[in-house]
Amino acid sequence: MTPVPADSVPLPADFAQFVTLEEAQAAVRAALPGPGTEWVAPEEAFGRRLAAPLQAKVAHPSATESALDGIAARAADTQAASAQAPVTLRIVGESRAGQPFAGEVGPGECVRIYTGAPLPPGADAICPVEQLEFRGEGEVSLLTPARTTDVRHLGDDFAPGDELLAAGTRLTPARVALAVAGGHAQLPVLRRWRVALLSTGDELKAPGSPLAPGEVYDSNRYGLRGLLLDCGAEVLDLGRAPDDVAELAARLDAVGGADLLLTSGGVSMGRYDFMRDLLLERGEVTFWKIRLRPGGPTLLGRWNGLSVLGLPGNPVSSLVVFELLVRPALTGEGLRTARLRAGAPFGHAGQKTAFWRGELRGGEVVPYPKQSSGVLRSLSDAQVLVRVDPAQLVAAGDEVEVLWLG
Ligand SMILES: Nc1nc2c(c(=O)[nH]1)N[C@H]1C(S)=C(S)[C@@H](COP(=O)(O)OP(=O)(O)OC[C@H]3O[C@@H](n4cnc5c(N)ncnc54)[C@H](O)[C@@H]3O)O[C@H]1N2
Ligand code: MOO
Repeated sequence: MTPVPADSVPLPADFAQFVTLEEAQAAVRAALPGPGTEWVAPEEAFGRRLAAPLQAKVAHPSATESALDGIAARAADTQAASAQAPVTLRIVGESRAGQPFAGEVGPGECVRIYTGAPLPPGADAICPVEQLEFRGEGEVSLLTPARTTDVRHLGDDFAPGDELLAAGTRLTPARVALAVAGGHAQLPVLRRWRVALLSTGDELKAPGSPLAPGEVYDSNRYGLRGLLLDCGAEVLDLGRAPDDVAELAARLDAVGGADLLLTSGGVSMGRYDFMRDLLLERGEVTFWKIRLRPGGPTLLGRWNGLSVLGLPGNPVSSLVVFELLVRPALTGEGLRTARLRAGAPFGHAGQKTAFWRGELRGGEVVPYPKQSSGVLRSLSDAQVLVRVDPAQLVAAGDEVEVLWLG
């Protein structure tokens, strides 16, 4: 039988307590190993981060071409064209995307042309088909002048050697398309982080199973899993562990090949907060407790060389701490913040930096009515977290910094 531990554990001397949010962010970033590079095909690249800058290998467009379906002509020939006095040109050929016109466009001449087709030598302007009247074989009347602005020039978008994307850029769909347009068939991306996930607590139950009073569904693991996937990480799901020191130690021992272990629960001040005990007594602790609300009891440490971030069990706390510490470390990006006007006062949390759940009302942000860390609906309903620093006073009408929730 596991002995019941004392309420307070003896604290080793060499770790930080009550660190600031910024210190905690830096420590979590430092707890990850160096990133590695791998090459992926464009179809595998969505959501990944570039490991190196990407230069264009080709020009886009690859030729000077038409932006419209119509005719290509010499602008000077068509200046006088109008609906009342159309200008008639002789059609000497056709230019299609992939099948350019071989000859040259002379005075009084034009070629039929389609969007993306190369502009033939001699021509410098386009008149769209809506402004044309075809006169039997070989002749066309223009109801407006042909425009040079409907020509897309060689390399307008980018030229060979231009930097298209910086190292570290997250590959959105538009950026994957840009990389392909720039001539890349393989992209250097950062290796995916492999993050293990473990929920702790005797009271945790699988989704949908019968629930006795005091029991709770293991919702944190599903929220955290989604956040990890959203950050492009690979999830090693370790399920649930009971409140039992020996069992917990065995589960930690068995984690293989992860860059980071995220746990939820068991890090606060209770007798059965065994994640805290294990790391304090038998592992290493970098910090325990952040001057932060929610998420104060968060613990960062190591277990046999494995970095472990112990998130608090309270449902809001675990997900908020992820947003503040884990997302920036995994993505290498700063917090997604903005400034908004407060539509009502926000309190501070003493010496702690508070992140209150906020709802948008007519362009202003107001506090969600229930701010307890157990009210998971606050996080689901809110659009932003409102940062209030220690002793900061926020009155209605003041600007506040907010963090967008995904
Ligand atoms: N005397 C003190 N008590 C507490 C303090 C404190 O400073 N002094 N800090 C409070 C704060 S703040 C938080 S946050 C919690 C964190 O506690 P633990 O990390 O030890 O979490 P548990 O006690 O295991 O659980 C707390 C709460 O969350 C529920 N829970 C746990 N895991 C899950 C899960 N996977 N899915 C859904 N819900 C979960 C659990 O049932 C509890 O209700 O400590 C305060 N106490
Ligand atoms: O920090 Mo606890 O996370 O406030 O409930």
